[in-house]
Amino acid sequence: MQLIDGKATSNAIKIEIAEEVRKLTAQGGKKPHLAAILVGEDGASRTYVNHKVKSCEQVGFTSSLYKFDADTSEEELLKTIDELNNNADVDGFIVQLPLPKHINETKVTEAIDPEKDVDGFHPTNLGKMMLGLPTFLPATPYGIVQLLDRYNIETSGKKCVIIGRSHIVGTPMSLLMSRNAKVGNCTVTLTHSRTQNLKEECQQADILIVALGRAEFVTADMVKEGAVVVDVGITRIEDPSKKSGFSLKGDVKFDEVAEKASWITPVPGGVGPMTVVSLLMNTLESARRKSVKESV
Ligand SMILES: Nc1nc2c(c(=O)[nH]1)N[C@@H](CN(C=O)c1ccc(C(=O)N[C@@H](CCC(=O)O)C(=O)O)cc1)CN2
Repeated sequence: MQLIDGKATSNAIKIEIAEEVRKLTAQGGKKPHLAAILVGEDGASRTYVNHKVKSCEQVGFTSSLYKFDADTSEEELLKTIDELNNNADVDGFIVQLPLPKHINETKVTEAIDPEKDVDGFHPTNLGKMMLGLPTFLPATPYGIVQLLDRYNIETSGKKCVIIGRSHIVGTPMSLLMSRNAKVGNCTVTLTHSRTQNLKEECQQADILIVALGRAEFVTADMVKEGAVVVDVGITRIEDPSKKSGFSLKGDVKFDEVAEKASWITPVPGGVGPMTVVSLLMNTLESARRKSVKESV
C-alpha cells in the first residue's frame, strides 16, 4: 500500500499559489480576496472555515469572515450575499454548508454570482463543468482530481465506483471521472442508498471513492486487491482520551483496507486539506479573470 498524502500535496500547492500571488502583485494586481459566510455554531463547520481563513493568510490572500447566529433569517443571509456579489474587492466567496434547516440551501446557492462562486456549486458552474467548459470545479472533487493527477494514478479505462450522490461530492465526481481528460475516461458507477448489491459493485472497482458520511463503512471484504481507495468522509467520534474530546474517522476502515489497496488516502490528512487548497486555486483563478477583465 502507498499513502496518498493530501496534507503534503496541499502544502506543495500552497507554495505554488503563494508564488502566483507574488507575481500578480508584482505586476500591480491586488491580493486575491476570499470571503466566507458561516451560519450557526456547528463545531466542524467552524473548524473548516478557520482552516480556509488561515490558508488564505499562508498564501498571501486577504480574507473576510461573516459570522451569523443559527437563527439568522434567510432574508438577512441573502442581503449579505447580494452585498458580496457587488463588492468589487471580493474575488470569490463561499457559504459554509450545511445551513440551518430554516434556510433554503438551493435559494442561497442560486443567489451567488456564478463569477464569484468559488465553491462551484451554482447551477451555471455545474452546467459548465458537465459540458467541459472552463469554470470553478467544486472543491472536494477538484482536490481528488489533483491528488490522482499528482500521484500519476492511471484512470483511463478503469472502473470507478463512487459511494454517495451528494451535489457537492458524489455527483460532480462521477462527471469528472467519466469525462475525456487526463484524470478521467473511467467507466463510472454512482452508487447510493437504493443501490442493490453494493458490496459486489465495490468489489469491481479499480478506483473506489467513498463519500457517504458513515464512519468506517467500507471494510476490506468490499475492496478489490490493488484498488485505489479515496476516502472523503470525516466523522467526529467521541473520544475522552483526546484533548479535543473526539477523534476523526473516515468512511473507510483504514487499517484493513490499506492491506488490500494499492493507494489509499488517510483521514485526517487526505482529501480534507485538498478541499481547502482547491478553494484557494479557484479564488486565484477568479482574481486572475477579474484582473484581465479590468485591463481591457
Ligand atoms: N461551502 C462548502 N461547504 C462544505 C464543503 C465545501 O467544499 N464548501 N465541504 C465540506 C467541508 N469542508 C469544506 O468546507 C472541509 C472538510 C474537511 C476539511 C479538512 O481540512 N479536514 C481535515 C480535518 C479537519 C478537522 O476536523 O480537524 C482533514 O481531513 O485532514 C476541510 C474542509 C462540507 N461543507
